[in-house]
Amino acid sequence: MTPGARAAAAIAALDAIVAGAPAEQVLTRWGRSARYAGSGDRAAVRDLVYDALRKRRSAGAAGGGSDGRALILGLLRLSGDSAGTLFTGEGHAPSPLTAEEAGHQTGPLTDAERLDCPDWLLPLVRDSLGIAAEPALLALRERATVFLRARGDRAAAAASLADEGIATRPHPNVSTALEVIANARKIQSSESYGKGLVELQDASSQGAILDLPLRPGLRVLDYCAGGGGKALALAARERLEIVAHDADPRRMADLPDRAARAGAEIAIARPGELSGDFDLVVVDAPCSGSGTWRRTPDAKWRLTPDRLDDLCRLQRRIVAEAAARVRPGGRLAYMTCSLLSTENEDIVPHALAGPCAGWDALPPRRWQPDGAGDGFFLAQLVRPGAAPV
Ligand SMILES: C[S@@+](CC[C@H](N)C(=O)[O-])C[C@H]1O[C@@H](n2cnc3c(N)ncnc32)[C@H](O)[C@@H]1O
Repeated sequence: MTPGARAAAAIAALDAIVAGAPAEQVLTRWGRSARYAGSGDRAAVRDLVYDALRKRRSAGAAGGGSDGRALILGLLRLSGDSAGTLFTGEGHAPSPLTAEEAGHQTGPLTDAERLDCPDWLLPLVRDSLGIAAEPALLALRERATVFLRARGDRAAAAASLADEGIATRPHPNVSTALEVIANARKIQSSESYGKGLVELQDASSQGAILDLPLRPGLRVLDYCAGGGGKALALAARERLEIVAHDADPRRMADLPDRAARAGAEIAIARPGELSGDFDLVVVDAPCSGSGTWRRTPDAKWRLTPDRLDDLCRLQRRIVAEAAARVRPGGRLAYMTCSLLSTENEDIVPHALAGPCAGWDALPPRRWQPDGAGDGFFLAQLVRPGAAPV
């Protein structure tokens, strides 16, 4: 595909996404129908679509509209590229710019436009992060770094990846993490990945798991296990008795295969199948995902105040359910990939006033979205009792 044809494909995809279709679904459907597109074309179209979604407001302002064409035009202008070379109308390229498009001048932007944030959300991000709000929102406008979690010897995993042409460097603060600096797209088909030497996992999530107090033999419940990212990271750290649970068991469908690849033993408990109590209960709660919006930028525009309220209610309910599974002396680790206090710090006093009355709260930890990883949050609540974890 020519660069112009790639831009036209991105415009069509963005039109469908702006009309309400999920980005992944649109791109998958396009990929299936565009048999002429090679892997480089698919990657280029995906990058254009995701770049435009991350900067949907500022690109729209620069392009003079909100449809796919305006977004791609605005994106080119934001990156200082000339639209004339792509909007040629030749072959499958988008039609040449109209006089109105060519003459469009971007007016002054509001803060929310400049930071590519929905208007209603900006005050919440500011209240949550203070002076760190603006750098966080600016970071969410850019592509995310790819991180791997090395199982076992990180240097050996890096050497094995390097043999396959995948260049990495060690994360400076997270001892298990490798930052991928070249050929990230080859990871999932690599032998190193197939053999379970590495897993795709953001560095901040890895950092949160490293913060947990683990020792051999602890009984650990991953209450919101989903695909099992946290359960697998726990298993890689220590010999534990791990039970993975999720309200939607279909989400755990890949976990047995992933565990086998990692040589980990993880028991699966479907809803209603949990029994006994646990030394450590991990709640990786369903959340806005606002700390990871670089990877799922359409989610930023889909979140609504009502949806956020629903999530906060669900988080509080899950904390109550999970707290009931913590043994005396045990610990509840509540985590989200959200930036918002309503989903993070505010959950703690609510828990202490209800299901975790009399428990101790450790100082919570926050990870900002930046070059070192996604936005993440961890709070730990310790239940009084003998033999603390
Ligand atoms: C953030 S995702 C978990 C991601 C996963 N821990 C990982 O690292 O790959 C949140 C999960 O919570 C699950 N969930 C939602 N409501 C729940 C509930 N009431 N009880 C347990 N799990 C729930 C969702 O199905 C979803 O898989």
